[in-house]
Amino acid sequence: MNPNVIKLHNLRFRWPGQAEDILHIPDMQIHQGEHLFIQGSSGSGKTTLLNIISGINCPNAGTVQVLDTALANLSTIQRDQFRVDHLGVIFQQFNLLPYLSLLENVQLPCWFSHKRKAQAGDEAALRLLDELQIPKHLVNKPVNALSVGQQQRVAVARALIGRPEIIIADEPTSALDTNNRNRFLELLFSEANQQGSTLVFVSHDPHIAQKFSRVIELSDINHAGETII
Ligand SMILES: Nc1ncnc2c1ncn2[C@@H]1O[C@H](COP(=O)(O)OP(=O)(O)OP(=O)(O)O)[C@@H](O)[C@H]1O
Repeated sequence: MNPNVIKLHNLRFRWPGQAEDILHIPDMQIHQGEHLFIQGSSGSGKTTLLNIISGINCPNAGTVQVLDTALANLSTIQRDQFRVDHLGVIFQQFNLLPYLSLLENVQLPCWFSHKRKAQAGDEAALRLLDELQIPKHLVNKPVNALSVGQQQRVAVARALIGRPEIIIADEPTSALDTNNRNRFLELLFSEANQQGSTLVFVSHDPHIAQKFSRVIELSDINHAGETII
């Protein structure tokens, strides 16, 4: 297997109507099993980069290869299926569905991915919620009855279910105090390690960078806006 699960080459991205690229990344590789922390100031393009790796946004130029698949070769529907099959995503605002229960929110990827469903088995959602210390009496309740910390743990369980090869996390700790933030990270690391998943985590909080095996400052690899003399 290729040790690089994510490879970007000559990537350029510009929002429609903008005069300048927001991202120009000549080369970037992320290894299998790595816990990568990407830091950068607010508005520097971290979420945009994650959305490109996830196939939500397409670059204007360059290649994005995820698990040996060139995303440009996939149609929009194929990219959506590829994402749910191989990537667990924890969004900045969690994106939990309020009309579904905790359990259903965690099971959601399995409804759309046979691969995740087969790898999860029947008890995975309950096991993950239990490991994340969500009380059993809550699992059939709607998610809007949860605290922010509990919602984050449900979002982690949803990202981990069915052992996706890659976990993408966009500022998932921004609303947590230090203790809860540390607990959340330990849990994310131990689950990712158990599953052998690669973790790509973005944040502008430098305090958590030291907990990761590799740290990238986005401005060090992003040449957008640089003038060539
Ligand atoms: N849908 C969009 N349309 C146009 N411009 C956008 C869109 N989304 C983001 N941008 C712009 O792209 C730039 C990068 O935004 P992005 O959300 O990727 O930054 P970020 O580093 O994740 O910021 P933060 O840390 O505040 O979440 C910003 O200037 C933002 O205004």
